[in-house]
Amino acid sequence: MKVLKDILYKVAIESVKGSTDVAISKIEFDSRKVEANDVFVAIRGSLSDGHNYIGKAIQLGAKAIICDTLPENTENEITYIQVKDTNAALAFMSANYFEDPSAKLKLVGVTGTNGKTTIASLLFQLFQKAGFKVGLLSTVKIVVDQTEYPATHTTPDSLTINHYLNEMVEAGVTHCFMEVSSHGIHQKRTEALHFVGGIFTNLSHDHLDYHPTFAEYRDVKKSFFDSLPKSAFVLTNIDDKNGSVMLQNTVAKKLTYALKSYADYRAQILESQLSGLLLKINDNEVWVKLIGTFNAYNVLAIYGTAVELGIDSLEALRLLSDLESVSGRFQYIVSDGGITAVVDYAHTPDALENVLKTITDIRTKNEQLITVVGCGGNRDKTKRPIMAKIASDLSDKAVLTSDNPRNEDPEVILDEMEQGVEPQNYKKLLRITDRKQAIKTACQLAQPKDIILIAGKGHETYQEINGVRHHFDDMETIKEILEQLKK
Ligand SMILES: CC(=O)N[C@H]1[C@@H](OP(=O)(O)OP(=O)(O)OC[C@H]2O[C@@H](n3ccc(=O)[nH]c3=O)[C@H](O)[C@@H]2O)O[C@H](CO)[C@@H](O)[C@@H]1O[C@H](C)C(=O)N[C@@H](C)C(=O)N[C@H](CCC(=O)O)C(=O)O
Ligand SMILES: Nc1ncnc2c1ncn2[C@@H]1O[C@H](COP(=O)(O)OP(=O)(O)OP(=O)(O)O)[C@@H](O)[C@H]1O
Ligand SMILES: N[C@H](CCC[C@H](N)C(=O)O)C(=O)O
Ligand SMILES: [Mg+2]
Repeated sequence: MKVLKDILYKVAIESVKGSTDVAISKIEFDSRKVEANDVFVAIRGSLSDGHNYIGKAIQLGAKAIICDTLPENTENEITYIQVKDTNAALAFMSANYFEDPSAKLKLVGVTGTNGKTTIASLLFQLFQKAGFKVGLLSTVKIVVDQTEYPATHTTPDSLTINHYLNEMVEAGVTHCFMEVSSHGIHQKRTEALHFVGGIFTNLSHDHLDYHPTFAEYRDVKKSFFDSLPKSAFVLTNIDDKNGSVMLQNTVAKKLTYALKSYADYRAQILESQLSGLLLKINDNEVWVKLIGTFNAYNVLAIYGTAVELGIDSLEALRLLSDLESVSGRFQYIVSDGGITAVVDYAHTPDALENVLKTITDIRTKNEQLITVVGCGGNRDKTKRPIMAKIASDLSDKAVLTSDNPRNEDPEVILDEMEQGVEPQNYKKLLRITDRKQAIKTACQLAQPKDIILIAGKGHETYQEINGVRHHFDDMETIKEILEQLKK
């Protein structure tokens, strides 16, 4: 049990009705989970409004309500706290409830359109290899030292974040690396956290369904760096045209990384192959098992962060060369018949273009490149034609298929994708709605030495159709089909 007034520390309160000296069992922001003596926080969402469920929460035993507008009829035995912003209130209350766990370890946030999971996961790996107890909050999974939990979001809600950070502190974790998504920043999921560092990867087209303009998307990312304290560092990709924007108003220590510009942490690509990259980082050569120019950026961000957090620079280079690729990020197999199949989480135009260019650079000219790709439903529609154009421009054959249609009609998504294909590329195009069939067709078309790219779903082990998740795993599927076809 906690006392309500203690967990309200730092919450911007506008009015109070009732006593704040009440014992509280736990915090909930979903009325369906409320139990006796809880405090219910009403959040305005995109589908519904938590303020409509205040009565329900009280019925289930809530003793206190946090809202931005008081209900018309209030009850005498309930405490109502009116606040400016219930998302921010939830973030501070969650941190207070768990006794500010983020202040008890070194927390680093990674934001940007692409590369967050890669950088956060590899920093986790590197610090573990360096002998630390480490935590990870990522799209793929949540890890508390050796214990893994499934992830539902890239950046979970603030209650979940603080719950896991507290578990990390209790397990003796000293460093935690987390992805900070634009939705997360906008919904104030990270508002009350103490970061010792923030990393900016890059900014390109995504989530323009949620953010009304690209400028808003950029400014939301920037606000994360604006909120960092003087004691923290910002490590930004200065080759990205928005890299310097992230530094404009921050009081944190400003650091840069780049391949093309002058920067604190710089690298040169000496060799780029399917087995990895040979890099020259600040005058030292290092071989890493990560593929493609975009991963050279990720490696630099990881190296810079490790050094800023006190790892000796030569030791950091040694640890970099030991890193294993992240699940679903440029994961590849070569079949018995010599076909290379790459599974990659490229679900934005920029990521798809990067992966296709990487494959084009490292292949010899004779093989065909066959791409299987779809676009998610209930997500930014404007990226659909662009991704289909990129796939058909940069591949010898492109099979358009379903990603996670969620609650949309997959045929409509495919129609929208097809709009982007240039007429001269129609002959390269196939459209097969069923993802397994699409992968099978790509395998049937492939000859020995050809390369098949299956893009968009990476590590995901499900496909969401009509709101229902069915088991689906791109890597498992391609392995099974290549084996069946004996290719
Ligand atoms: C658009 C969006 O971000 N939605 C998130 C949001 O849901 P919502 O605003 O739609 O919630 P709602 O259903 O309208 O309900 C509003 C409030 O009423 C409450 N409620 C609702 C019903 C009820 O009976 N009782 C009740 O109390 C809900 O608990 C909620 O607090 O708040 C929910 C609780 O935190 C999230 O689970 C949900 O994420 C949905 C599932 C989602 O898909 N989010 C994606 C877009 C997302 O956040 N993605 C980013 C990153 C993407 C990237 O990395 O590229 C992420 O960080 O994962
Ligand atoms: N630094 C980078 N620049 C551009 N593209 C990248 C970069 N790193 C990875 N990618 C591409 O983007 C895909 C997604 O990478 P990753 O999962 O690391 O990004 P993310 O930012 O975590 O994405 P999400 O928004 O889904 O959480 C990869 O599979 C790869 O194709
Ligand atoms: N974090 C991203 C992941 C997209 C992955 C793709 N497979 C899809 O389902 O659209 C999102 O929620 O928009
Ligand atoms: Mg991610």
